[in-house]
Amino acid sequence: MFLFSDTVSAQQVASAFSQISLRDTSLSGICPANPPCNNPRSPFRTLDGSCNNIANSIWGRSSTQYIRLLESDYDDHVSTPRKAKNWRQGRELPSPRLVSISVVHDENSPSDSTTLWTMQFGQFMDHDLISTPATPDTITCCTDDGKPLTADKLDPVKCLPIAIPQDDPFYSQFGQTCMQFLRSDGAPRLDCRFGSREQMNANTHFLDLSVVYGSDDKTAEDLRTKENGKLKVSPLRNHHEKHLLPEGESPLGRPCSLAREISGVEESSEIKCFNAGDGRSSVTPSMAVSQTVFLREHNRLTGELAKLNPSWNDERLYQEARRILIAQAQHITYNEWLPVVIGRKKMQELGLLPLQSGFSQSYDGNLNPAITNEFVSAAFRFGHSLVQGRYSLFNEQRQKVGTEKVLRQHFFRTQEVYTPGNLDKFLISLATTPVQNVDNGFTVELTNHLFEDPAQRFGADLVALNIQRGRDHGIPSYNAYREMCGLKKASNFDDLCDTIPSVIINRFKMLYDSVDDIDLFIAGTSERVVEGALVGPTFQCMIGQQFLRLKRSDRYFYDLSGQAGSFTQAQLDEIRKVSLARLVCDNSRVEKFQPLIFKSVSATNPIVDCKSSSIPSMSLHPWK
Ligand code: HEM
Ligand SMILES: [Ca+2]
Repeated sequence: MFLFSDTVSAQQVASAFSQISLRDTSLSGICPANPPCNNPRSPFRTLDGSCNNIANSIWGRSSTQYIRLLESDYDDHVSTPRKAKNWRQGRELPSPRLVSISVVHDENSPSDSTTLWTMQFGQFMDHDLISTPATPDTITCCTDDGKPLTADKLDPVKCLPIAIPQDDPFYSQFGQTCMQFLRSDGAPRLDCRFGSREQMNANTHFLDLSVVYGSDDKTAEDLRTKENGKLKVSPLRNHHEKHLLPEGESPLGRPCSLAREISGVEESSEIKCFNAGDGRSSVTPSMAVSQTVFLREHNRLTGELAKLNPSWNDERLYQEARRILIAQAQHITYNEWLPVVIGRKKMQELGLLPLQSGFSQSYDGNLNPAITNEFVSAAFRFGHSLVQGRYSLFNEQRQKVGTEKVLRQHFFRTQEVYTPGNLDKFLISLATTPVQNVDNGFTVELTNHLFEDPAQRFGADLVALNIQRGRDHGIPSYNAYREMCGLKKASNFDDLCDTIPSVIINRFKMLYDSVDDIDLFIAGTSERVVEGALVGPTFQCMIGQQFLRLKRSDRYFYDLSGQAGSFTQAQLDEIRKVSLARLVCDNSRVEKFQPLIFKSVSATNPIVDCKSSSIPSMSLHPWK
């Protein structure tokens, strides 16, 4: 028994409770347990990620908790969001919306070297690695007209609404002073002890294309035709077209066709949202487009494999194509994409650049493959800064076609992908349009119009959501991570000048009471970027660490030798030829691309014919 008195702090109580394991109690049934592994030497991954680590078969499985780089920071050491360090004496933490309008701006700052494919592939990776469940949207945390709910109506367990300042430069015209925010669901702790609130991943923690195949057996099953190893596709509407993703339910109950005033055509019930391994495939047309490339590649691989191995049945064709496609995605990520994001130098430092030949031996069975909460809640959201608010479609001559669109008209509106020829034009657009630089600029399409309902003229603010999500998840402040990443811990605001421009430091001084209060997301995206990378030193460190973990803790990582899922030397040599440009060439009707598709066209990266050896193809003969 505990005696609660003034001399016992919340921290002491929390610490005492954390010693108690539920495994020894009648509640042990709710403890997450290691599932039995029927076939630990299978060359194929399970769909839910279990049994990748044989000794800890639950590690990395879908619907398990994120791990943390640093201990959580909750005000009550259990679950309530942190407060300002000196809140009794000084100011409370600023509203995330106030931080957003004070610090970020929407300024067109296109990169001169990096294409929008870098953003799009990043979001695709995000949807492979991460999906944090929250209570369904039916709960409202503000009144219908955007005002705070009275205390008796607010559900404090599920809601953490964001206060919008009365004089907000945008929302005030709509009378909005409250932004909807649902807390992420709490997760059962893997250690099955009492303790502070953790969050969980609905997806498999591995880079295993759960975004294509699903993160559990049932989802995976529903996506298969059960014939010749193929995944389901939409019925063809036009014989000139290649296949599209299968039709799915609409997310957030929104139709996937454009409103008449935007598209000029009647909203049509024939236009369906798409279905894929992750539920967010219809969030924008270009997300759906990138999913489609991988879907088509799976089906292309099954066709080729069936020709080489006429005796293989549906299951064998599905699993072999899946194994190859995952290897391709891992190779593209580590060989092409990650070097653009964290820079080649960091890749070298961490030993993350793929080998040119031979096998790697870097598997570490003691390393927990889980995604870290800091990566989820802050670091990997750097990608929001890359997003273009306006986009155009491009033809093969790299000329703009049609009118420029703004993103707000296109959240969940995938109709455009159905128009014959458009998917190809999106693919060219992603290879032509530059990303926005990560310089604490965010498009208003995300900061004022996120998921805007066309009936209203405002949406949510993704920067504010990201900051609030960090507090919801108990993420400590930026200063704690500086130290973890080898920077000097700041003792005052001016100490931040080694990483953050002084104009932003001055804004932080106006918003926050102490240098220990600054939220990780906003400081991370305010850092000056490291030369040769897209992010500053703190996010570079955190993203690098996560991808190191993803590589070393995955028993099925594509270039390992001596594991159940290892390829032969000849097979691995073929996989190493693959690039995103090759996948896009093979799975569209576009005839030419630049070989390095994450990089802008230049004298050293010119547009070449898809048949050119500058975009090497892999042969499937070693699979015969
Ligand atoms: C048009 C592009 C994008 C849109 C509209 C978008 C939108 C969103 C939204 C609404 C959330 C949930 C925010 C919250 O309530 O916490 C989110 C989360 C997230 N986003 Fe994005 N995003 C985009 C692109 C990207 C990119 C390019 C990346 C990375 C390179 C990225 C990484 C993440 C991550 C890691 C999360 C956390 C996911 C989770 O916890 O389930 N996003 N995004
Ligand atoms: Ca995954």
